[in-house]
Amino acid sequence: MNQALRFDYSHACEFIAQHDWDQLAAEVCRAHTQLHLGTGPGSEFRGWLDLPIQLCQPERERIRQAADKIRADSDVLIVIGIGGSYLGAKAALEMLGHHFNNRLPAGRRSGPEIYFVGNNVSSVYLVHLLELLEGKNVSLNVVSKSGTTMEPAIAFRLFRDWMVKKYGQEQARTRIYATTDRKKGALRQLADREGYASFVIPDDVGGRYSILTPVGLLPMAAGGIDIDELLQGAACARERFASPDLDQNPCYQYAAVRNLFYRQGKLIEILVSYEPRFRFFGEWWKQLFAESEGKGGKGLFPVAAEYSADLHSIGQYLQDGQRHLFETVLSVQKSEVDVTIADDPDNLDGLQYLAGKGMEYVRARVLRGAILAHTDGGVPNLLVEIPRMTAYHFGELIYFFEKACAISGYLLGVNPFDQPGVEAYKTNMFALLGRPGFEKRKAELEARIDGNDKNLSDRSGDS
Ligand SMILES: O=P(O)(O)OC[C@H]1O[C@](O)(CO)[C@@H](O)[C@@H]1O
Repeated sequence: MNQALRFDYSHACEFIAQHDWDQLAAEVCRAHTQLHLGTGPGSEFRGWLDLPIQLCQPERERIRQAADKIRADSDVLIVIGIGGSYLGAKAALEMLGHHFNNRLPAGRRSGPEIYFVGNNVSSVYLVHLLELLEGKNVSLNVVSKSGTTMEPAIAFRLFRDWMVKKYGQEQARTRIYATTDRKKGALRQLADREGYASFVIPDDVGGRYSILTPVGLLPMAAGGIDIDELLQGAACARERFASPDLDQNPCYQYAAVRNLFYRQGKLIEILVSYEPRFRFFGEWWKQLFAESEGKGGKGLFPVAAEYSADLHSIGQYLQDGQRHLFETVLSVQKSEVDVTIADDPDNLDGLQYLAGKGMEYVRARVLRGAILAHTDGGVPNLLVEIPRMTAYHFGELIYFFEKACAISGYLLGVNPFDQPGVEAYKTNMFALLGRPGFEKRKAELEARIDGNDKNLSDRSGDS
């Protein structure tokens, strides 16, 4: 029997009045109904709710077979995608992998090196990756639900070309895997035309909720992660977090408490962890909450921090700066290894009192010390703890945050499944890049840019 994820808001109780909690319990119940009966906004994108139990055996088998082929014939897997089309897989591979090589911990199978591309607009990044591919066997997994997102599409042009030059048209096709919409979009068309092995992102699952589809599962399986175990963790979380009763449902408690803090004027949530392996989990979490809640002039601003490093940089502000934030600590109860602190009778650093103790002892004390100090400083602290860093608990975490995010969005009064704001910069970008059909917008923007340049030079007295 697996121990389970734990949500602890005991350090935040002093910030929570009973009548606010009671009111939230009723609101949570309504949000639960909206989500489960599909009466809330965005209801056509609730497919992620059942993903842990819906991925059928034949589809799992296809993913496993593709992953096995990649592992057998490739030194490198390149995953092309941006936002929800890469962050989940990257988070899993980092959290469950080794810091400094591509092996999974404790003697488990090694896999190909996995690199993510198409998530920035840097030439240097692309060139450095191409340099690294010299002499290596490569497979490509291109992931895009729309098939038209610019960054991954540009990267795919480049790497597809590279593959064809290296392997020839026919062989390259057998090394390219497309994960995209079932019917629509440029990538679906291309995959069908070229005969790439392809995987489907269901219509009712949006990008940031897609980690438990082939979007996340294929790269994870290629990296040697046990996707059955991961889905099992998510499936258990699905059952465990199904109750509409706030007092019975830790996932809803998290959603409720963060909304309560928001109503109290706490506008920033910082997800902190003491494990560098959580770094990309933080990135995944940021997208989930920012795209889901930041709209209509509302929403908590999600940021992620890595302790203890960040205690030595933003720690001062956290303790003593503007009181408009709270922390959610993401922790692992038991690390798979521990390091003993060395004995040094000279004791010049004054740390001899720690000699013989484990690094894990230090981590646990730093964590508790920071929670208490920040709480005393007026920054409420929440704790989300998993027993161990395993695929099972990764799956649990994913489901916990996804469901909390949906409920939280409904509590806030927004549609947690759209992202209209992301389109504004895209429109400008397409116009400035000269995309046909955007000529009028381009002229407007260029006039504004010229005007701004002129204002600046007038201010600085340039002639
Ligand atoms: O999978 P796609 O369609 O390329 O989209 C990638 C990402 O871009 C966004 O649409 C925002 O630009 C995200 O919501 C999404 O995760």
